[in-house]
Amino acid sequence: MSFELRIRRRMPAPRGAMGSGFALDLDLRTAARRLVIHGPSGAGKSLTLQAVAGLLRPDDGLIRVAGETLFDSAQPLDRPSRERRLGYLFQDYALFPHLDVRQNIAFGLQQGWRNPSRTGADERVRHWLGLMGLEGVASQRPHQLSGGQRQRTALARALITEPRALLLDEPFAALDPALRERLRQELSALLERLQIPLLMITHDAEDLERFGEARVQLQDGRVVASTL
Ligand SMILES: Nc1ncnc2c1ncn2[C@@H]1O[C@H](COP(=O)(O)OP(=O)(O)OP(=O)(O)O)[C@@H](O)[C@H]1O
Repeated sequence: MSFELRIRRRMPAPRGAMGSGFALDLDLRTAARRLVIHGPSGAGKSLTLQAVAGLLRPDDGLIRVAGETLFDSAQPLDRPSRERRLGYLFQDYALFPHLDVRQNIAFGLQQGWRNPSRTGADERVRHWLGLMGLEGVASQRPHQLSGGQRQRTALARALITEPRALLLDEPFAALDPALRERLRQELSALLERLQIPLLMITHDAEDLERFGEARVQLQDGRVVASTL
């Protein structure tokens, strides 16, 4: 199985707001290597991704990725986020503005919060700079990069740790259509090469078409349609 997700989590309504809050309640498993979760705004897609990444603790359930149990309320087991070995790409890429491209990528390899050294060109960083076509901009900071270069830097930072799976949150939303198409192709080729499972959440019908080997539609925290 690539993904086995049974997640129940209640989010309280903000203080002063009407209603009883939001309830995420999903149950799915798939052997497909590429799973896309889609649905309207507020459906619970980000909460699901956060739970898989270990950033949101389910009230109960089971989270298994690539055969490895990451959370199981029955045992109980809750592997800390940093031990889950997942490559997590946020929608805005969350690059460090004060670090250049090489340092941002190297950060994936760092244990603590020390600044990765500017020299000492690590073999793996060089490998990923090359793979992503970023050698020419290795010394530039995020604000000096194009959208595509920023996205490739963030992908390299996520992948350099050799994660067991890749989690992507609306990965192409910030890009113009031509670049979006090119990066879709690059990501597809990369996944083919790395052979790791992908969990993507998106609003984009084209993402769903291209990456949705398995598809789950969420609404109000529940699965309303799926092809698994
Ligand atoms: N920290 C929180 N506390 C309380 N409620 C929350 C919290 N985070 C999210 N929610 C609620 O949970 C619901 C689902 O949010 P979520 O971010 O998962 O939606 P989404 O499907 O990712 O939407 P979008 O596509 O707009 O990003 C929303 O109603 C939101 O208000």
